[in-house]
Amino acid sequence: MTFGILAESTEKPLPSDPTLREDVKHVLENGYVIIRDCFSKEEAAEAKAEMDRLTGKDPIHGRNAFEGFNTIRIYSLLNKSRVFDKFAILPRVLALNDYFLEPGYNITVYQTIQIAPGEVAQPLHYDDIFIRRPRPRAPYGSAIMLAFDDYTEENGATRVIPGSHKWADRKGKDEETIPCVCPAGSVIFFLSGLWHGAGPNTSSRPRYSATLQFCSPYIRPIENQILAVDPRKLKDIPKKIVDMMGYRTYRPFVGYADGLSPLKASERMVEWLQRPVDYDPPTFAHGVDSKL
Ligand SMILES: O=C(O)CCC(=O)C(=O)O
Ligand SMILES: [Fe+2]
Repeated sequence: MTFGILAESTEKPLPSDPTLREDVKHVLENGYVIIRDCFSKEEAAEAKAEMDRLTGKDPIHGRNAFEGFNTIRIYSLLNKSRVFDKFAILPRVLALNDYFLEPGYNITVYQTIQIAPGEVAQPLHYDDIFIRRPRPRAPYGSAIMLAFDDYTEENGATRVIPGSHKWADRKGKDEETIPCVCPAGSVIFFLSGLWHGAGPNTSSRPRYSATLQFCSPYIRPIENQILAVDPRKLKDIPKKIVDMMGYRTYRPFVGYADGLSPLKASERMVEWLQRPVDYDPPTFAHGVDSKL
């Protein structure tokens, strides 16, 4: 293989599982892969109904071209509903992450995206554009788009520029994109260096979807999941997701707080907030035999 850009992955042999192997090969070559039948039509319908419930009667639309003036985004999804948990631990997606990302990767964004008829194309971008390191480079993250509706060219299916994850400084142009047309229940997986954007919605119905993005464990997440989600809800969230919210340390000890694991520190924070401020806290919160 000759994808020097994936410095960490190039040395890796292709996975032996035939399905994963094909997914990986497609991503290495194109920067993305469309995976059909990741979840059922019933689960997609349930997600749409939950989006409607959360949106309510007075939705707030995007504030800029990136968010989309005709688009409704529900941020901090993990704090607002348990319906979307199942989409955060899809085995084929996690298998791709395990191949492409550093072990201990975290969730950096999880939000729904509902694009209304009349919305224009989102400005093209790549998701780790804020990392000012030369391209091409190993991916600092990955993203999935969850198609809760059939994705069509007319309703604003996510558009990608195949192979653009290998580019250096070139900027993606709209005419270079192709739409990721796929049925509801599909996932589009792509590397954080791939040029992409939501398409314009020229249809008469909204496009229901969500995006879930992951980042290497040493990157500051775009949405701070630890502040975004009420820590008293952690017991209701699958452990794998809690871990990916940043509640475990990255080897050897990145992310600790006062010598405590982030999870222990968050339990302490909940207790703190129920008591008067302690201006003389214990010097050694972690004690002698605690582990990180
Ligand atoms: O909605 C889409 O199809 C793409 C959204 C996206 O790329 C983003 O918000 O970063
Ligand atoms: Fe994006």
